[in-house]
Amino acid sequence: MANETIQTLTIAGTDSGGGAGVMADIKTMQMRHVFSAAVIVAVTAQNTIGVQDFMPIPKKLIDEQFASVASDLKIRACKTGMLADVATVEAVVANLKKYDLGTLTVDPVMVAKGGARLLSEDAINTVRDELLPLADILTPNLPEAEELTGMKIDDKDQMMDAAKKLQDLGVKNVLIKGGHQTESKESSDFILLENGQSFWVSSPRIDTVRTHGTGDTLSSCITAEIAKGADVETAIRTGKKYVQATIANGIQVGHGHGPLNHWATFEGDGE
Ligand SMILES: Nc1ncnc2c1ncn2[C@@H]1O[C@H](COP(=O)(O)OP(=O)(O)OP(=O)(O)O)[C@@H](O)[C@H]1O
Ligand SMILES: Cc1ncc(COP(=O)(O)O)c(N)n1
Repeated sequence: MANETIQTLTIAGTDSGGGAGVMADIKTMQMRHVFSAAVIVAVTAQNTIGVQDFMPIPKKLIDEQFASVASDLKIRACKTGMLADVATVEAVVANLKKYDLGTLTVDPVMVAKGGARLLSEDAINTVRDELLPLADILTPNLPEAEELTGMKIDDKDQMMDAAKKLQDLGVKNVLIKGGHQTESKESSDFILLENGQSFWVSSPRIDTVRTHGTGDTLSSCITAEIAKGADVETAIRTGKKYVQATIANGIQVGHGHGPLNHWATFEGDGE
């Protein structure tokens, strides 16, 4: 039999506008040449201007999606994105414990770029206490890292302190994204690995509002690279280069925070 195709899974919400959530995840996985399945946990009515409405999927149907995927596919790595509310986080946690879905990257999505809440406030504790201890890699942006640690994060030293605090909550590898530091000329993310090593990945900040789905794209690319056998550091470095390429080679879609160019390639991308 030919070698089995590398399979990944995204566990997240949909974006009817096509730019973020499961849509960004699957486009990224496809570009990185892995197969992606999807467990949908919420449906949003959304476009580049904002989130008009959303509805979480009932627990029974979440459980059934996990069962369908786990009973047939061999998932090497998975990621979580938008998780909506306490009941949804709890359902996802129970399924992650029940099935072997490989290396887990948690993107703790809380608020969309347009300001809409995608995780209820009371679910932040559930994410911190129940989901984080399962995560191999956690990829919060600055406001998410602040919520999870209770710290104010205004500079690079505080980003490093927050990463340590997140590791103390049970996460193995932490990547704090600096995309929200809009006053800086560089977009710099801090990484603290399981073995205690740490490093920064930086790229020139691109002056654009077309950054809808950057976090989803980064975490999906990391998930794809891990599934292909990359170590965490290499997967993160590849993810950063891919996101940069998707922002730099912009496409013109919608009237607000436009989506990324998932077709973008970058030097040495190995595909
Ligand atoms: N304007 C920009 N120019 C270059 N890189 C950027 C820019 N904005 C974000 N990034 C990079 O994109 C990645 C995602 O960071 P960001 O902080 O935007 O995540 P996020 O807020 O979770 O994204 P989203 O919620 O849109 O999915 C990081 O690697 C960050 O450095
Ligand atoms: C379903 C879903 N998942 C994630 C995001 C975050 O992306 P952004 O912060 O760019 O709006 C989103 N808007 N919608």
